[in-house]
Order: sequence, then structure tokens, then C-alpha cells
Amino acid sequence: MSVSEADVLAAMSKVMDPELHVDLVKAGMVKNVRVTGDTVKLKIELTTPACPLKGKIQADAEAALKAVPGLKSFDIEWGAQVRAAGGGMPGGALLPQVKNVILVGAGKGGVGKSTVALNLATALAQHGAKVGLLDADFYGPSVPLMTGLADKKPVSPDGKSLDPLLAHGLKVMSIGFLVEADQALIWRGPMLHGALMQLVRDVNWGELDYLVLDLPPGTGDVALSLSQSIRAAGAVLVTTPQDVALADVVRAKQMFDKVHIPVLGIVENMSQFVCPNCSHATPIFNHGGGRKAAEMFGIPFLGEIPLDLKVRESGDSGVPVVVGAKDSLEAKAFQEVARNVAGRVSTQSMKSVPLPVVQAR
Ligand SMILES: Nc1ncnc2c1ncn2[C@@H]1O[C@H](COP(=O)(O)OP(=O)(O)OP(=O)(O)O)[C@@H](O)[C@H]1O
Repeated sequence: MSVSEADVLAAMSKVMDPELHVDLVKAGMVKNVRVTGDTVKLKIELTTPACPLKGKIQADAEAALKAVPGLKSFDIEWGAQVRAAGGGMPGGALLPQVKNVILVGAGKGGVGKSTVALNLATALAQHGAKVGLLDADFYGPSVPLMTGLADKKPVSPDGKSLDPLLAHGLKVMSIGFLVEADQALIWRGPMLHGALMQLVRDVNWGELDYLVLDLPPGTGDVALSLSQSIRAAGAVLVTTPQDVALADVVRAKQMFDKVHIPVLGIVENMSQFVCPNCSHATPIFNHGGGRKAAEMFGIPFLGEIPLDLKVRESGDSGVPVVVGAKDSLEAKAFQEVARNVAGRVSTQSMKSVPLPVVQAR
């Protein structure tokens, strides 16, 4: 019995991408099908190199090909092509080469937002994605220290734009590179908006799959400003597990809803302290509150990061834990968060993401 390309495509159309809820053929993920006699070669192009469900998709695709009558062998080449949020329309006019802008926000300070933003960005880059990290935490930029770039300054190739600095596979820009560390930063209104637009528009980001943007805590000003000028794939909310932090996460979610930025999910940071000697887990700030909040909102829970000395030390030393201790429990937790975020962003690429209200200059 001879096998045709149509037989192979019919088999692949029975395989669902469990995250996108669409079959591989409809999602345009099946490429280069070449049937020769009773064997087939094809390429499956995932929507992110950090696909959280690759194992399941691979098992299902292989099972479907094994069930094609007459097909004796197959060779699947795996690849990934990150798609732009908003059904192929990237970050808006200000960021035409950035496929997905991911905001990282928190209802209040000190919950580990910058730590999550940095490790998320780095983990995505470790999968092979092109990633930028923009520290827009005007009131306490910590990315220069956390990336080991504290004594560096970005240069301008043309007197107008700035080249981002490079660290750990990321293109990095921070408001902290542009102002002195001890300068009192009293940003408000138009000044804040202007500086933010400079960081977004006047940086030579080049082509990026993901731009991870570390927001200042709590305030709605920056989120509002961004919602008016760029198209974000969505926001990741970081919280610690105790009840008082959860009240802040509720406010943060309401703020993103108000400015029509989809919330991709919640990360619980400083979740439990796992003793490095006996592995006993102590829920210092309680445990499970992030998941509870996610359930309450009906949004995904993206993962929990343990409270650990390594994470704090890595922040101070300029080497993120996903690089410096990449096999640790903490690094694995960040990697899982990154895969889950990438999966959620992929689902946004199938939907239309709200357009900026105004194209700011
Ligand atoms: N899981 C963790 N375990 C141990 N220390 C952590 C963890 N997450 C963050 N930290 C530490 O907590 C401190 C605050 O973290 P970070 O600066 O990321 O928080 P933030 O929410 O961005 O704060 P801010 O609102 O001030 O910008 C840092 O010293 C960081 O290294």
C-alpha cells in the first residue's frame, strides 16, 4: 500500500497542541512533508523553543504516524518559530521587530519581581530564543547589579539611539544605566512616560522573540503608559504566598484589566524554604497562596520558586541562578515558569491582543 502526503497530513491533523487547542496542521506547524515509498520526513515547528508540552506533542505525533497504514518509518525534524502575539502583529509601531512583550509586575515591592524577570528572560534565551530584558523599575532598578553590568554604560552609535548591553545571552537595558544610583528618582506623569518611551523606542533591540519588561511595583502609571504605546502579549504577576501579598496581587490584576493587558498568570516566589541539609520544606511566608489567587481569578498558575540563599546570592553576584546553579531546584523552578510563560504567550499569538490606545511619540 503506498502512502501519500495527504495520509500523513490527515494523521497529523488528529494531533492536538494541548496548549493552543488546535491541531498541528491547522496551526501551520507541519512543514516539509516528503514521502518516499513507505517512509516520510517532515518538520514540526513548535511555536516556542521553550514549549512546555513538547514531550506530549512528540509522543502523540509519533503515535499518529505509526498508525498510518503502509508507513514503515518516519523522521521528524523538530524546530521552533516564535510567533508574534496578536495574530502576527508584533509589539506595535514602537517595537516592530519585537514579537512578544512580556510585562513582569507585582502589587508591591520586594516580592522578587526583578529576580523572576531576569531568570525568566535568561531561561528563555537558554532555549535558543532571542530575548531582551528591559528594566523599567524607575524607583529601584536592580537589573544592572543582577546582570553584573552595574559599572557599564550603554553607548550610542549615532547620538540618538542606544545599543543595549549584553549579559547571559540577553540584550539588557535599564533606567539604572542612565541615571546615577544615588539620584533621587522622583518620576511622575509626562517625565516618566518620556523616559519609558526612550527606553522602549530609542534602544536598538533588533529582532527579538521576547522582550521581558520589569515594571515598577504597584504603580499603575507605567502600565497605563505602556498600554497606550505598545502591544504587550501579557503580564506575569509575581507574589509571595502570604495573605497580605495576595491582597496586592488582586489590585495588580485589576490594574492590568483596566488597561486591557491580558494577565498570563501568577508566579509564587519565596514559596517555601527547603533545607539544603535535610530537604525539609518550611513554608516561611506560608505556601500555596499564589495558586489560590490564580484559581480565584481563573488564570494560570505559572509555578512556584523556593526561598533560597542561592537565589539572593546570585542576584547580588550578577549571575542569575539559572546560569550559576542551573541544576538546582531553584533553577528548575524558574525554567518551568519560563516554559509555562512561553506556552501562554503562544496562546496569545492565536488571539488578537489589544491594540495600543494611542501611538505615543
Ligand atoms: N526566591 C528567592 N529566594 C531568596 N531570595 C530571593 C528570592 N527572590 C528574590 N530574592 C531576593 O529578594 C530581594 C528582592 O528581590 P527583587 O529585587 O527581585 O524584588 P522586586 O520585587 O523586584 O523588588 P523591588 O520592588 O524593590 O524592585 C533580592 O535581594 C533578591 O535577591
